[in-house]
Amino acid sequence: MRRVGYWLSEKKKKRLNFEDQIPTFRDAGIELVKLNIDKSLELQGPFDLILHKCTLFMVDAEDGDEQSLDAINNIKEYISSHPDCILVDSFESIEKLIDRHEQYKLLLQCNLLKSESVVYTPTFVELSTKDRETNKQRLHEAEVKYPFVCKPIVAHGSSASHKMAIIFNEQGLEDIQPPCVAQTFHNHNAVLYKVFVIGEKHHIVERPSIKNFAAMDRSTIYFDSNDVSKPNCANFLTELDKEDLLRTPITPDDEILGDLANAVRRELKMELFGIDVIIDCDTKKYAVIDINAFPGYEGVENFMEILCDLLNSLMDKNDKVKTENERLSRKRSESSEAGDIKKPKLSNGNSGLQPAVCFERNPDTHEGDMLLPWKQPINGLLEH
Ligand SMILES: Nc1ncnc2c1ncn2[C@@H]1O[C@H](COP(=O)(O)OP(=O)(O)OP(=O)(O)O)[C@@H](O)[C@H]1O
Ligand SMILES: O=P(O)(O)O[C@H]1[C@H](O)[C@@H](O)[C@H](OP(=O)(O)O)[C@@H](OP(=O)(O)O)[C@H]1O
Ligand SMILES: [Mg+2]
Repeated sequence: MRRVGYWLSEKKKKRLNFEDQIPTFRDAGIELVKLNIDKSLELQGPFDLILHKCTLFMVDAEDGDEQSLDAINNIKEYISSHPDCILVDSFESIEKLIDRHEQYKLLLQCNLLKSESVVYTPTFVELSTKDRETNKQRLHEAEVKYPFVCKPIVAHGSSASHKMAIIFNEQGLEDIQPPCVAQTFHNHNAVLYKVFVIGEKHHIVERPSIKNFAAMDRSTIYFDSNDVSKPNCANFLTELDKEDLLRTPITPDDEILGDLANAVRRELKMELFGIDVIIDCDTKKYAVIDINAFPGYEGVENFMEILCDLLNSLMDKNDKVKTENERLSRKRSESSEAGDIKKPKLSNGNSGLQPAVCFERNPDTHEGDMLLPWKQPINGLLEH
């Protein structure tokens, strides 16, 4: 039996019905161990893998809360003293998603979004002041157009992360609540696609979304994202105006969304995340508007079985790397006198790459070819 330590909030466990899944994990050869992250994990281990969603602690730790900081450090310390233990997902990657501005910048780094593809992220800018003229200038420079959505900079953790505003004109600039990200609003006929990623697999779920708007003389609309894009949301913001009902619905292309999932996964070095995509009514292009760490996976059939498969495949690959390392290390000590293999460098789970030994290449012997850094898999998985 493999031992997987987990930490999820009470809300998350309830939503996923996580603790009732212990038999599913057991059938997959995994013993689930609930972590007490208020204490050192040393005596609770050993663990082959740690699965977590600690976004609230991460946000509070960033704000200086000692208890949250200690909890996060307990996980980090275990990972750094047990580099063979896999962390799903790394704090480094999740941090990038917690900050919406970092998140959108990261999207611009993805090859797929950089290229002339049908996938893009709407223009955006970080706003850190209420000063009208400064904001006007920054919006102009970043080519953010009216209407735009103002989103709190912190994307996860508390209910405040989901309180947003649609600003329609210069008068609305008064309503900006810094620190936030302003992102150009794109009409998409009130349909959102959630691309739920589980390692190499992805699953697409359709959700309600905000209706079409134009830049106009109207006052700011405040909303909570939980009221617009959860299953069965229906209200004045999600109900299309009469004229928009006539537009032909667009079916998303699974290949495009699959390529997007792969591209974001490569860039983020994460296994469990969700990408929210809307399709612009006019251009028919795919706009990525949000990425969520370890989302709800609502609507994904057999999510727990797929999750078990992912965790097992990560641990299988890790085992293979460990065996190969041991073989190379034996070989190295046998031939240490010859000096033809250089010292291995060990990386741990917090680097984004899962534990793996990276050997520098010896051009004469070709020893270590299998583990050359530029052939390293993402979190133990090779590129698609
Ligand atoms: N650029 C945009 N253009 C059009 N609509 C948008 C845009 N950005 C956000 N929306 C609408 O606002 C909703 C909430 O936005 P967003 O996904 O960024 O918030 P969130 O709080 O991160 O949501 P989630 O609960 O999915 O994490 C979206 O589901 C969509 O309906
Ligand atoms: O599965 P979808 O519909 O995408 O919804 C997710 C949201 O997108 C996330 O923002 C939620 O995370 P936070 O509660 O940490 O903000 C996340 O909360 P959860 O961790 O409690 O599941 C989900 O509500
Ligand atoms: Mg989100």
